[in-house]
Amino acid sequence: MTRGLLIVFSGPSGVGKGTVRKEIFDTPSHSFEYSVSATTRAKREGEVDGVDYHFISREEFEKMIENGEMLEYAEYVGNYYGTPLKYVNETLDKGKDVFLEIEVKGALQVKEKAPDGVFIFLTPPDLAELRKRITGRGTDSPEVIEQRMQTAREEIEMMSLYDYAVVNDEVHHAAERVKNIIKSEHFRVNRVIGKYKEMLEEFSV
Ligand SMILES: Nc1ncnc2c1ncn2[C@@H]1O[C@H](COP(=O)(O)OP(=O)(O)OP(=O)(O)O)[C@@H](O)[C@H]1O
Ligand SMILES: Nc1nc2c(ncn2[C@@H]2O[C@H](COP(=O)(O)O)[C@@H](O)[C@H]2O)c(=O)[nH]1
Repeated sequence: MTRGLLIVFSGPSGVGKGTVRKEIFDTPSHSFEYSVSATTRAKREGEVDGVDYHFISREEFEKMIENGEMLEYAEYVGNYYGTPLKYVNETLDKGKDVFLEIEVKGALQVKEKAPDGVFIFLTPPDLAELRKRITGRGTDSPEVIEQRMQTAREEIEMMSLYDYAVVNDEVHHAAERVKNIIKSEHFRVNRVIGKYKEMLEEFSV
């Protein structure tokens, strides 16, 4: 069976990754499985354990790192965030596509380990709009907003390491662009060729 496609959706905090991802999953062009990250940050109002994140302690997170159970992880504004490896591997092995929504340091770790993934960077129309979105969300203190803005500047400089950049000017348009990228990635020759190899082996005499 052809392995699923690993989709890494990344970009600065507050750019709208979660909002665009929700639109993609609500209006799918085909099925993806969302990888729920682990984090040590406190749960926000309305967030559900196991759905938005696996909320775990620092000790539990560090044990997972030690045991090699994270595909990638990063410390971001004082908290750990990471992708549990087991779910990703098992799902890809079933031939299903896996969608990761992660920050830039983590995405670059994934690129080292799985360069055949699709790396998509979601950008804001400009930095003033990014600040407006982070502030408008109302989830962060002024100090944390400054830290997120500083990190965003550094992250935008890393955009060239990605395969695609998508501007999140309007949610529906950004989601359509991402879906189109994923659709066309399925037709890359090095993915399609796997199926033909299997077929040729089956019919070889
Ligand atoms: N295209 C858009 N136009 C205007 N506002 C937007 C747009 N996309 C997202 N937003 C708003 O920006 C804010 C941040 O969005 P969201 O929480 O999805 O960002 P994020 O990148 O997932 O953040 P984080 O990485 O910190 O979780 C939300 O209030 C959201 O409604
Ligand atoms: N490297 C990783 N980054 C992740 C992961 N899950 C989420 N994130 C990113 O962290 C920041 C902050 O998130 P918030 O929920 O506190 O606003 C944001 O950029 C997320 O995309 C992960 O597993 N690994």
